[in-house]
Amino acid sequence: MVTIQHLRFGYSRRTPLFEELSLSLTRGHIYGLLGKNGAGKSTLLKCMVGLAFPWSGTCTVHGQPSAERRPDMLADLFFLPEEVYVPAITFEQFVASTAPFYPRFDRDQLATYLHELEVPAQGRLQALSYGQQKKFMIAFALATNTSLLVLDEPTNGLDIPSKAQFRKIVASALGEERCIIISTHQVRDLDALIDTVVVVHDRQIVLNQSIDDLAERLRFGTARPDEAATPIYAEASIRGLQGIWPNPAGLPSRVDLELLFNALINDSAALATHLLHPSHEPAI
Ligand SMILES: Nc1ncnc2c1ncn2[C@@H]1O[C@H](COP(=O)(O)OP(=O)(O)OP(=O)(O)O)[C@@H](O)[C@H]1O
Repeated sequence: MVTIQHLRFGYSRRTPLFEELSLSLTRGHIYGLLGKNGAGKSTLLKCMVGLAFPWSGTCTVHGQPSAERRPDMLADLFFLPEEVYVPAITFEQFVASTAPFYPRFDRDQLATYLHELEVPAQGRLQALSYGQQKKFMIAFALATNTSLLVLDEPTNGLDIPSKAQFRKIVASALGEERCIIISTHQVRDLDALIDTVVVVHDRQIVLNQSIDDLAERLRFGTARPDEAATPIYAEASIRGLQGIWPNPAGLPSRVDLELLFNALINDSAALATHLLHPSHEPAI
């Protein structure tokens, strides 16, 4: 679906943001794109959808270079930027003018999502609060049914019940034909929603791994009383030492995205080495 190979890009020639960055995203998945502030999450999404052009390397959607912005590619992707903008028109006018660009747009779905997110489906869009405008655009994005859906920090500005509702409707909107990528620096917002974690750090993708795989290869939590292994990563907390440990028995463990992210940011090599070469293969 999305293939990025050897991407080099930056806003200034002297400071590239990405160097030889490669990434492949496929249908049927919800990816969580994580990274520190300024790591380049929004920029990477812009490269994917054809709003930023690689210095070198390639970035394709369905095999077409994103930078060419061909109409058939644009009709099959929806990009929701972090800062949403709604024009000074009504709900009906927006749907009438924008939906025709998306052949699989479903008006009934839009009504359902708006109802679930408690956003009025009438009136002037600019009369909505910022959080409501954002929820309106999320509902519209999902209702386009494009095979690629790119959401940049969609939960920023949403209240706590709306974040839970967001997770519910995004999970329900995923089908085998669809690829959804969601960026955030608030890792807990994506908990229990994403099935694959992608981390951008230091001009590279340092992780692109399924949650199931991580849960099988690693154990997250406190040290066991009989723990003999050295943690791959650990940090002190009020509940004691929290860490990431080898999981030689392959027993299912709940992935702690925050610990995982901190481990990668502090020493991505240690975790990558363990994931590539676990000291023991999981039991079958
Ligand atoms: N239009 C621009 N012109 C120049 N520099 C930019 C532009 N957009 C982003 N940058 C710079 O590129 C870097 C990456 O920005 P980007 O917004 O992609 O990061 P991010 O990971 O999404 O950050 P955040 O989590 O804070 O939203 C930052 O240093 C930022 O200042």
